[in-house]
Parts: sequence; C-alpha cells; structure tokens
Amino acid sequence: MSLLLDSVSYNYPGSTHGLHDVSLDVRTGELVAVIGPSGSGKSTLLKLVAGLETGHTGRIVLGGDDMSRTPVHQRHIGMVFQSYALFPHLSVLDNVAYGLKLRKVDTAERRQRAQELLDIVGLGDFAQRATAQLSGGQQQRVALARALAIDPRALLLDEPLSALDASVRGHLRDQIRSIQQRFNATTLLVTHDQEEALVMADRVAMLKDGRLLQIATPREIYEHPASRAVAEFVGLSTILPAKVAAPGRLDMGFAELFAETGTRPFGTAVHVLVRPEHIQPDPAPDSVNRLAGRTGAQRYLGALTRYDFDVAGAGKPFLAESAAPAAEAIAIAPEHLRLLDH
Ligand SMILES: Nc1ncnc2c1ncn2[C@@H]1O[C@H](COP(=O)(O)OP(=O)(O)OP(=O)(O)O)[C@@H](O)[C@H]1O
Repeated sequence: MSLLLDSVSYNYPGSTHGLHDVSLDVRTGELVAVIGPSGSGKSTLLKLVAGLETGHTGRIVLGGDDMSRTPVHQRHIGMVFQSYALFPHLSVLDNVAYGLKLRKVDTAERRQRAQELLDIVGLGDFAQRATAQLSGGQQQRVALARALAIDPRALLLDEPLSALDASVRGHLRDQIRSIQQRFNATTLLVTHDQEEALVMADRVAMLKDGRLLQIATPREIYEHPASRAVAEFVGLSTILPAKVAAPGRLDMGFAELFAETGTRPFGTAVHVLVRPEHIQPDPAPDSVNRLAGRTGAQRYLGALTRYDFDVAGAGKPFLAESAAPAAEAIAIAPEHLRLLDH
C-alpha cells in the first residue's frame, strides 16, 4: 500500500516550527529512511502520518485514501518507537496480541497470530515471559512483532535502534530490514544514524528546518547530494569554495584543478565536494590534480587509515581514507570533484 504526502505543512501551535510543504511518496513495500539534524521535523512527519498530531494542510494519502481527518486508531498503522513502550504488566505474547484484541479478533486466532510473529522475530520461546525479562534488543523485536500483528497498512519506525548498543544494533538492523521486506511493509524509518539510513533504506529523505531537501537512493544521495546541506550531513567529506576558471577548470584559490564544470559560465561560484575514499595518496609526479602537502592527524581504522592532508592555502585539511596515508602528495580525479551550486 503506497503512502503519499502531498504538500504537507504543519506548525506547532504558537510556533513557526514543524513541517513546510513536504511532498514525498513511499511505494508499496518500500522503506524510506528520514534523516536530518536534530529539530529538522523527522518525528513531526511521523506523528502526522500516524495521526498523533493533527491540523496539517496538504494531504496524507494511504492506499488511495486521504487520512488527513482519520483518527489514529482507524489509520491501521504499525508503530515502533525508540522507547520500547511495551506494556509491562502483559506477557510478551499478550503484548504482540494487543492490537488484535482491540480489533476484536477472537482469542485463539490472536494467540496463534502472535505466536507466529514471535517465531518470525526469533522470540518464539519467549511468549510467556514478562517483558521486563527481555534485553533491549529483544524488546524492540517484540515491538516490531506487535506492530506487524495487525497487518498494518504502513509501518512507522521512530529511532527503533538508537537505545541499543552497537553490536545489537547492527544485527537487528539486518533483521528488521529482512522482516520488513518479507511483509512487503510500506515503511518510514526515522533515524539520526546516517549509516543506518544508507544501509537499510530503499530511499533516503533528508529534512532540514522542516523542509525536504532531497529524496533519493542511498547511492544517489551520497554520490550526488543536491546541496551543500545534504553533502555535509550524509557521509564524510571535504567541502571547499571554488570558481569556474574556464570550461573544465576550477580556481580553488590555492590551485587550479580539472573538474567537470558542465555549462557553468566563467566566474561561477560553487562548492567542491570530495569524499575521503576518492583521495589518492602519493600519485605519480605528473598526475592530474596533484596537490603537494603533508599529512596531519591520523586515525587508524584497521583496514584503512583516515587522515587529514594539509595543502598550503586550502584553509582546511582534506579528509582522506586509504590503506596507508599519503607521504607528500594527493590527487583527486576530475570526476571525483563534485560541484555543488547551493
Ligand atoms: N510539541 C511541540 N510544540 C512546539 N514545538 C515542537 C513540539 N515538538 C517539536 N517541536 C519543534 O518542531 C521542530 C521539529 O521537531 P521534531 O521533533 O520533529 O524534530 P526531529 O527532527 O525529530 O528532532 P530529533 O532528531 O531531535 O528528535 C523542532 O524545532 C522542535 O523544537
């Protein structure tokens, strides 16, 4: 079932904060990750889709039905939040069966369905436990089973992994993704963890100040960010100002570099984005876009070393990653200098 937001705007009462003219579509079975800095409107977007906040303008359409005036419980949406929010006085099984009870599904059927879902999330043997006896990761899996038990029209995940430690998070990330795909659940996932977004999502939507800056596949948003704000938020990079000096040539102030300048006229001011993995250490002396300098701070990451490389006059170091840091020069292939117009 597809989910469409069409020019959705919302202000919290007495405030200018909220969402501003956000349009996006989530296709049936698609997982769209919503990212953005703190206060950018991620949770607000989810609450509007869920119906927990009301009074927006524009349309929220689920499977062809405009939900804008539909109360929370009639939207038939599954939700998983950061805080596990399980009912502590109910067993694991009864937690999962809860939504079915509200929908008046008979006892035998809802117990069977809840047990099936617990099996799917790998907690089949925990049905009779109290929720307090579960780890954080297990509680989040119960929350996911509970959200899916009602056969929801859409699934909303609000930072479902952020309270968990890194080792559990990585594993659960894969598990949630595979269950989401198995159920073909149309899903919005809010996360502040951009790696989580890139790994899990079919597409990533970036919000800032209540506005949608870009929605694109993980690869597209990483390799072709629509603006400086997106480039700075998604992945590591070095971003420097430059001017078009001639077709295919950039004046960086400290050097002239070859780059794909497109149809931009002479003198156009741009910013140049370079990803760490695109910086080649110690190129041949006659290499294109060779920059001499010296290595600064280094962080050993196992297979790779991440390091700063200082080029005189650049104003800030280039952030690079390679098996070994550069000794005296780096080079950046012209196609890896990404020009940002705003
Ligand atoms: N109940 C509220 N009343 C007034 N303003 C609010 C309310 N809830 C959130 N806001 C404001 O709306 C904006 C968007 O908040 P929201 O919680 O959606 O951001 P977020 O991207 O989810 O942030 P975070 O990553 O910190 O959770 C922020 O400026 C926030 O201060």
